[in-house]
Amino acid sequence: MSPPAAPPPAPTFARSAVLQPGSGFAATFRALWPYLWPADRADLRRRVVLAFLLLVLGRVVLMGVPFTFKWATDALAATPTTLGDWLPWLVGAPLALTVIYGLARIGSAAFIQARDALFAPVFMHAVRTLALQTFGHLHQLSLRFHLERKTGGLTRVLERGRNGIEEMVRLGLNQLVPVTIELVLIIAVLLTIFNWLYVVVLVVMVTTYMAYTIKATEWRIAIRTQMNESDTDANSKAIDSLLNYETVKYFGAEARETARYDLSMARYERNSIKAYTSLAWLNFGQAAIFAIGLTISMVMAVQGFRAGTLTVGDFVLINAMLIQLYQPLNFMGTVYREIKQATLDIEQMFSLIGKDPEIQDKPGAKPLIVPAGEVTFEDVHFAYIPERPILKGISFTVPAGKTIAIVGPSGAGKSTISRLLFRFYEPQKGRILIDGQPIADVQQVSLRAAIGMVPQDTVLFNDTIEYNIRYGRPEASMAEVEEAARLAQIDRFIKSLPEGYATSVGERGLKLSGGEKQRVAIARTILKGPPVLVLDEATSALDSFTEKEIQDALDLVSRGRTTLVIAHRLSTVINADEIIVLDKGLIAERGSHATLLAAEGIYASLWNRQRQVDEAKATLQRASAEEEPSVRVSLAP
Ligand SMILES: Nc1ncnc2c1ncn2[C@@H]1O[C@H](COP(=O)(O)OP(=O)(O)OP(=O)(O)O)[C@@H](O)[C@H]1O
Repeated sequence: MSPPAAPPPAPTFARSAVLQPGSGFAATFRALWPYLWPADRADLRRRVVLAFLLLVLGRVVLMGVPFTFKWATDALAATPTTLGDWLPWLVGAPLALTVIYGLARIGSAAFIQARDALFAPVFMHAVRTLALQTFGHLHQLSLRFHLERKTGGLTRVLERGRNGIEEMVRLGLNQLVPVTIELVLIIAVLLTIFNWLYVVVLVVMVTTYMAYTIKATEWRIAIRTQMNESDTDANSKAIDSLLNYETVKYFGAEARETARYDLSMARYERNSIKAYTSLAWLNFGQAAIFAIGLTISMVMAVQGFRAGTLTVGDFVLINAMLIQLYQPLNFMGTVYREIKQATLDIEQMFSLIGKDPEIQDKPGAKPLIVPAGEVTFEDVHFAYIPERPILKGISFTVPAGKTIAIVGPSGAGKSTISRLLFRFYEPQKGRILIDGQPIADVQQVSLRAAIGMVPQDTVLFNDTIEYNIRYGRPEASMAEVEEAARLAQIDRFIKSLPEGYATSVGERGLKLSGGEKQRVAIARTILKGPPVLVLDEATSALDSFTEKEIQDALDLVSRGRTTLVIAHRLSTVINADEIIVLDKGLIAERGSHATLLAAEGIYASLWNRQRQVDEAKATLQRASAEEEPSVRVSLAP
């Protein structure tokens, strides 16, 4: 039997800076930067430069707006004295300047849109690369990690991280960088046309404005969190109450329910009022700080006009310039809050990427070579948590092509043996070998390519039956897929479906029965064709007819393969070459079915108990089969 080729290794990416939650905006942005400025994509880097140039140009053009306003005002203020001056005054400067004013607005809008369009491929590339890197890394992390984290939580980290990048880039590009450029330009204008005192006023105003905004926003974040919590609480109380509609009626508790809901609503009301009041304070404080700065600057401009150093237009210019700055400044509270959230979300994503996989290939690990398929456990000790040992020195060998069954009471560690063989966990002591090669020394992909698994609970991909069978060997032909289905005794069932192999199995395969799912799992393992096979309680929770069918399919697939059967139903292990009885972390008994029965130990008592259960079940089935016709007779007219 030729072992299947190992699938290509999962793509690996250069690990970015390890970022822990709480690293802050600057560290997060530094970690993100290589994705926005990718070393291997000159085209994207060119886009970054161009987008930045457009950003600056857009801001310079926008500066034309207050300037044309100033020039037009100056032109209008210079009242013509002679008749000859009237015509150019009317159609000339003010009119032309007003048109330029409009054009400057259009031009700046065009620059903004062109910049966004240019930059979209850059940040979407960053989003995709990071999402792919995180997703790929999630598959590298250990089973222990995945069992400890909820899958929903992980996909949320992925989704929020992706949105966080988009949000950070969008806010940076649309708000933070433009405001900074605008500030620099305004300072340059103030120094050229006005004087340094205006710069001092501006800097003090903006600094106070930002400090106030950050402080007030921090305060508001806490208030909003309380508001959202009380909103969720009120909602869940309402849902719970309506779901219990009948119970409420049984106990005449309508008034009590309303009072309970009102308690939550009162909290929501209090918190919402606080949220609105705090927003009013934020807006008022921002407006007041800005108005004070603006008024001081304009008073200074009036003084300048009186002193003859400034024109009426300059008075208009300073007002228009600052008002133009007010718009983006007004958003700073939201920008601060959202950038803070985006930073947290991106940090979470990076911290996932930064997690080291518990199980890693050793440097220079070679692929596993399986000429025969002998599996050996050598004094294996294992504990999921140190204080609770599960395996306390297990040794056995499954000779190539033979079948060994592992039985024992629930929780004895049977499934743990298969997880160790797959190297989902590392034993604390001892070794596991396949054809003499310690599995800890070989490449994980080659190890897993050599082992087939029919698990206890088969979960299928939400796709077609064909997709799920083909998962065993994606490049298999349709004829091979059908042959595997035939060997797994599921082909007749598939053909009876209106859509045949194209039938969708539903989420987790829920549209199929337990037995059908298990046979799909057998078919895909047959297609994979591994030299070593693990059947983990593959026949539990099935009726006896389905069990027989599946057992036949399993016998077929395990023929000639080294097989480890982890079973509860002892009837399925009678024919195993050796049966190992696990108890309290040790091998308590071993031998053939007949020897173990004769020994009258744990196996014999398990066997007798199972027989009693089976007999009781059979009696029940017989009884219900006999009762049925009499019921039908008595109901007949
Ligand atoms: N990820 C885990 N973390 C901590 N303990 C675990 C973990 N997985 C299993 N265990 C514990 O290890 C012991 C052995 O589990 P295992 O699944 O190997 O038992 P089993 O013999 O296959 O049982 P069953 O027949 O009921 O499936 C159990 O007590 C179980 O609670």
